[in-house]
Amino acid sequence: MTQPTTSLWPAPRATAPVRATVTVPGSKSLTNRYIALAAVASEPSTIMNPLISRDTELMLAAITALGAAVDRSTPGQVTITPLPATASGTKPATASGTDAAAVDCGLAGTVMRFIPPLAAATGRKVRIDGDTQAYARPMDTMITALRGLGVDITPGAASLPFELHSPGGVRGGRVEIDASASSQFISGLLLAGCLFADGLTLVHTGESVPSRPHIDMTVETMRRAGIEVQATGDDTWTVAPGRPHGFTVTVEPDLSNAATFLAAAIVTGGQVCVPHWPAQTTQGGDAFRQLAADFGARVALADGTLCITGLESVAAIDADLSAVGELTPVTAAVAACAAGKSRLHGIGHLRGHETDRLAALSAELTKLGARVTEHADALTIHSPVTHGAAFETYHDHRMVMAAAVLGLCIDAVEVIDVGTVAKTMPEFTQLWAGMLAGER
Ligand SMILES: O=C(O)C1=C[C@@H](OP(=O)(O)O)[C@@H](O)[C@H](O)C1
Ligand SMILES: C=C(OP(=O)(O)O)C(=O)O
Repeated sequence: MTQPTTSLWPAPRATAPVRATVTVPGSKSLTNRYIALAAVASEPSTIMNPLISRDTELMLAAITALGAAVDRSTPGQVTITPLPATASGTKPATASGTDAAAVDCGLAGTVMRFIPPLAAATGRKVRIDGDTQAYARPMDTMITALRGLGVDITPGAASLPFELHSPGGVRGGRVEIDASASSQFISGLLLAGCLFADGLTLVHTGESVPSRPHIDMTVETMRRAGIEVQATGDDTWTVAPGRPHGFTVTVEPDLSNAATFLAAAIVTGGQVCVPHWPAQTTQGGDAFRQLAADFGARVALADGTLCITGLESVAAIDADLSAVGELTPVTAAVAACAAGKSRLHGIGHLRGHETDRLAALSAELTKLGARVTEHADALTIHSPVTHGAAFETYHDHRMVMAAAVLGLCIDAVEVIDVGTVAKTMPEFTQLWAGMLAGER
């Protein structure tokens, strides 16, 4: 499978406090949920301000392979004609339904966890593949759940790639899973649940689930689309069968990606503002406001614009990031620009993200002169980075973003494979340059 292009990027050093306003593109998590929901709807839907990036392109291609149609003729929006309907869900997109459709998940967790249950519901034979690095991401929970729902999955795999087939769709009913490795197992099954003939009752039986806000996001977007979904306690969800109406929705800015730019204000003692910050949101990235305050920055949200103002020094922090693991690389980068000892914990599940992020951060921060201890589910950053080096990014967009923040604090950070940032932000280096040029 194709990987992003290799390239080397000298991360710019801040010569003065950064002062800028940055308009951040749409949220990956919301865009890919809306695409999945548009595919299961009974009528066309329009998504305004969608994120256009590798992960969302892969999601659009995936639903197209399953029989939906995507119209991108109007800039800044996509209109999706859903999967074809049958009484019990969807029908095969080909007349015979015998040819396998092909889905490429790339390295996108949302595609690899949201598409398989949806694909099973179409009744088609579907081959699900991805980047070689995606083969290491946890999939066993989803594969076991689908097998329990009667879906045939070959070979006897516990990870990508595999082929699935459930002629006649999926009956549904009660499923028990252990989603402690990723909230996306819950989100993926819930999003497809309305296509199952009997709907779905999903019970999480394992330890705590990471990234809770992403489950809230799934439930809220489903309800807004008109799907009946009930949450009972912390671990049980019920989805009623039946396809929702079409919808029109505008995607919020990606707050986790916004955190990278806000971090620039913290580490340079400048000010960065992000407009269109939602007053209420299920995006975990909203938690960066609190993290910024913990780092000692001033935080002001007024008239829908969030401004972070960094002060002279950056405070060390102790933060539980279990709910917002995707903020870890950038938070670690800010912490590694601070003088004191920081501890980031509750992040063991990040070993199953794009790369083992604990190992990756530990290795690269150490390379830049920081003293770091890697624990099973935590990182302790004892002392800050001191010098630049070639920074490996491991096909992880957020390692590129972390490197960019570090590059502001120390000379000569050179980012290997900067193009990998296109997973969620193809325009990252341009936006970064614009921010450093003080664009407002
Ligand atoms: O559902 C989603 O959109 C996501 C859920 C989270 O995954 P995990 O629960 O695997 O951490 C998050 O880290 C990821 O970036 C996006
Ligand atoms: C974990 C992440 O992505 P994915 O959706 O691929 O899991 C992330 O973006 O930080």
